[in-house]
Amino acid sequence: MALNSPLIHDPSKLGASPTFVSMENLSKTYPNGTIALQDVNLSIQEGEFLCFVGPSGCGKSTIFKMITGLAKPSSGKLDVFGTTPKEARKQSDIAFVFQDHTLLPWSTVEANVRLPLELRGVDKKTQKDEAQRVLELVGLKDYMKVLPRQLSGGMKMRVSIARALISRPKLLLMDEPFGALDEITRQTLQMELLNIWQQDKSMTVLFVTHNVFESVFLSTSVVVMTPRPGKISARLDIPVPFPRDESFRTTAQFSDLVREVSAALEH
Ligand SMILES: Nc1ncnc2c1ncn2[C@@H]1O[C@H](COP(=O)(O)OP(=O)(O)OP(=O)(O)O)[C@@H](O)[C@H]1O
Repeated sequence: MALNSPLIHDPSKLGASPTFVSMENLSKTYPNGTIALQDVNLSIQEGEFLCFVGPSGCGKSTIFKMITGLAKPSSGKLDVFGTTPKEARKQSDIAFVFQDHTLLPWSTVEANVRLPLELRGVDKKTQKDEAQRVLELVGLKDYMKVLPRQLSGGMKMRVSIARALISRPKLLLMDEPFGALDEITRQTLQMELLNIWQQDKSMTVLFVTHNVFESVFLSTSVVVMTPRPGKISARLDIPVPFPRDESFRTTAQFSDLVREVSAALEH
């Protein structure tokens, strides 16, 4: 993993990027009458690392489901890469990472990671080369032939991230990926994820978390949501240039930003 990545993500330059995902007055009511989201307006640009924070049930996962076309908006407009979510999904440019790593227990690390390419009929040599590339990125190239049960929780999550990255997604959706990990592993993986993202100029990341510290450490902006029905109550820029490293966590600016996001959550 390259730790000294070049400065490629400068929040002040994001304004010049094209809109990647756009939500206009987006609402979602489930068939049982639950209003999960109401009038959400959000414009996401290429190269952003956006964190969503909010209380449980505020509709964060529903936003992800709609972006991927797994749930339909009840009203409003949602564009993904300038087209409908369904069309965008066909382009295979969206990848996911969930809290539950969802690895196949009987398959090796390499086979798990290759799976998205195998399903798309990509030739075996490319599958192998790409698996090597992404497992190197997450620091697991020596574990290719190992089964998931032989790995720690943090390593399983790294495999899950590698599997998402193998398709070279334009958009990476992460739904509380580190929520089940202990604090030390969690912070290590935050740094590793940031290092990977800092190397790839083209990837946009949307990351759901309940952890305010995590949201400030990782993101270009934090989107704060209200309790159900979910609305966006604030979007706070994190004006700290990249690459960031561990020392960011101990700065006064970090504490100030954490306070700011926490205050926005309380309103
Ligand atoms: N298929 C469904 N049918 C009915 N209600 C649903 C459905 N999926 C989600 N909901 C409800 O919609 C609301 C928003 O759910 P969602 O999972 O998007 O929230 P969330 O912010 O991701 O929650 P958490 O932080 O707990 O994961 C919740 O009240 C949930 O119970």
